[in-house]
Amino acid sequence: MPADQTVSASHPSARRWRSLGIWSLVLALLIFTLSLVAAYRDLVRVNRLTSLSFGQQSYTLFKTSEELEHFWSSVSQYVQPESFQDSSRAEMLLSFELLVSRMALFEEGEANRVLLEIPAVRNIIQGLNGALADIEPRLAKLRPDPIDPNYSAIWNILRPYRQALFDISKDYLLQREVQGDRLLREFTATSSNWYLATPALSGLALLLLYFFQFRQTLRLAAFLQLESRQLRDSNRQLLQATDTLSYQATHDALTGLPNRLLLQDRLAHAISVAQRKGSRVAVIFLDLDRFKDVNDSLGHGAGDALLKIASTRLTASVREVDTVARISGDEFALVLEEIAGEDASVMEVAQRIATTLRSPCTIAGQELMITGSMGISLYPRDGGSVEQLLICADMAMYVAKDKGRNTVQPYRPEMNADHSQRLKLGQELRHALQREELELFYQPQVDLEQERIIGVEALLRWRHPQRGLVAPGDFIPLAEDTGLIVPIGEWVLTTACRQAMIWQELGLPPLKMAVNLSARQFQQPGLIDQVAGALTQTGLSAEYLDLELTESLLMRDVASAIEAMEALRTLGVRLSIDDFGTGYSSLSYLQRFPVSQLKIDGAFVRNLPAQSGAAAIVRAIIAMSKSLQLRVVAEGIETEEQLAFLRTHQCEQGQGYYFSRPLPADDITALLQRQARTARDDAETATRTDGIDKGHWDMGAAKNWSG
Ligand SMILES: Nc1nc2c(ncn2[C@@H]2O[C@H](COP(=O)(O)O[C@H]3[C@@H](O)[C@H](n4cnc5c(=O)[nH]c(N)nc54)O[C@@H]3COP(=O)(O)O)[C@@H](O)[C@H]2O)c(=O)[nH]1
Repeated sequence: MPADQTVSASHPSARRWRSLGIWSLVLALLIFTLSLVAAYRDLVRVNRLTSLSFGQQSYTLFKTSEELEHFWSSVSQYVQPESFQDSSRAEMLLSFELLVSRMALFEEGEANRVLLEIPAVRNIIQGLNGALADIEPRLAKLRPDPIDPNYSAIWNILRPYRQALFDISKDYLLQREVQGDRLLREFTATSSNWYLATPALSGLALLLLYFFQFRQTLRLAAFLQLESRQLRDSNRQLLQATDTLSYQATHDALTGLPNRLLLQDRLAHAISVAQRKGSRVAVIFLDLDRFKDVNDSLGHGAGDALLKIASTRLTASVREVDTVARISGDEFALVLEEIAGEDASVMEVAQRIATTLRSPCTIAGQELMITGSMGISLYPRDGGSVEQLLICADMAMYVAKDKGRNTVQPYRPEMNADHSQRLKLGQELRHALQREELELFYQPQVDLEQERIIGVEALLRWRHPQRGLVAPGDFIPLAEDTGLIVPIGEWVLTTACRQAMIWQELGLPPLKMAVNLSARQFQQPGLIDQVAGALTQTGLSAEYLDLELTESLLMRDVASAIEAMEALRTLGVRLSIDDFGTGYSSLSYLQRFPVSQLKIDGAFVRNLPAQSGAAAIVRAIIAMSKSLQLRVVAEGIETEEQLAFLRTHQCEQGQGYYFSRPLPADDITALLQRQARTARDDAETATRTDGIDKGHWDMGAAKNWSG
């Protein structure tokens, strides 16, 4: 039955059937009541018939009339001298007594009381009673003599009653017979109909009632069946919804892998099995290398595709019993059960994972290589609980990330100390600014052709009261994570600009001041105001400020990066792409970035000139810069050979330990003053000799100075 036909109390057809049922019940009750009334009426009539059929009243009347006659005949006999005997008087008196007794029966007998309800009978009986009372004294005095006046008196008293009693008993009998016949006829005529009609009608009404009831029961059964089917359906849907919800609550929507919740559950189970069997469980935390760069440069669709490929490859690298879960953006965790040995066997799995991940894949038209940093913890060696094992694997993964890409790092107990040290360092860094523990070092940037310092790069140091000089690599990531990089970056900007002004005020030739901007700094909304504020506050002209942005930072969100760079350019500052060659930027991106300088990553320079790959990349970057009319700076120059290679290929500027390590401001002041002096001396010598200005700067002095 379709849902819209379901029987409900308010449904019109249900109401119709219910009212029919009620009416048939009312009809049945009516018939029953009528039957009762008819039965009662018949009972009364049967009673009356019975009373008639017994004929007791007729008998009484006849008997009274007979006894009256008998009394009169005994009186007549008594007064006849020829028939007189002694017994005649006694018989007369006895018949009188019998008559009196009979009369008393009218008053006492239940059945005869009906007779007294007939007025004619009542008059005769009452009259006869009075007559008998009159007769009694005369009877006592009556002599056996026909002329005795008592005899005639008795005769006169009795005479009217004798005839009347006889007549009325005859009439009564007759009347009773007629009435009895009539009643009997009526009774047989009507009662037979009623007795037939009553059960027939009641039966019909009951049949109707039963029919309505049966129909209603059928409909109710159908309704209940439908309801139960709907209930079963709802139940099934509810179960499905519960399953879906519990699946969603325990799985990652993108990859379909278990999420952190399910991972914890599986790990808890694996630990309890390992506890029983005395086996080992390994947890591997894996963070995809440079996932954010892919996501930002190729779009979120590409990022999602990469995550899906990574999850498929991870699942393929382990056994069915093992668990691969995605626990956050680009972080995966694996639970490997029943590990045979310790580190070696897990490392084997980790290497297999790394190899499987590494095979190239094409996403958004780009060939990419997926790598990850892995941290490993082992049950029971590194911890006995889910939380402990996850924390240990996480810590180890961070160490792996710090070591560089595509590395595997098993957990070591010392990492705990490193972790708490990191926490402590974070707290101390909060106070470093107020306590003036931060300091800027400056590394010269040299014009390779003229061998002159034309600029410096400001490099941050933390003069820690206990640890001594802390390198930025040890606290900048922490400052990034905690957000402290924003106030620190602001301080760096202002301090660097002020220092540049100090050197100008000392009469030194104006220098280009390069300041590094981290990702978080670059993305903060107040950056333009911050830079403008630093320039205004220190009075440095914007043309001397060079902001260095890493290639990977720019590639995260190209459109927003271009927008922010355009805004910075309106201030008049210059922009450089730092660590160039390590990111994914293509020529088309480069053309769109409003930069004036590329800095070749030190990793390529380090391998010059021996490594042909590095040499080719450096040559290509220099050529590309020239064609895009960008200045090119080589970082990390440490040797004469590297310098020679770069000069040969017309790299304009360089920076590195070969020239000078990063130095405190005062040391740079001395260096700059020496350079200025040398320049002056050279100029004077040139004027004195043939007037040629070689513009030479004594690099050897600088190298010696910086040690
Ligand atoms: N957001 C900010 N980042 C900053 C700031 N100050 C520094 N940094 C970044 O920290 C990273 C490490 O810096 P540092 O330890 O100072 O290392 C710099 C140089 O000392 C080093 N370098 C220079 N020449 C050589 C060399 O010949 N060999 C060699 N092995 N290392 C050398 O390179 C670092 C400078 O690199 P780069 O910035 O790419 O020019 C570093 O990434 C800094 O950017 C800051 O204030 N804010």
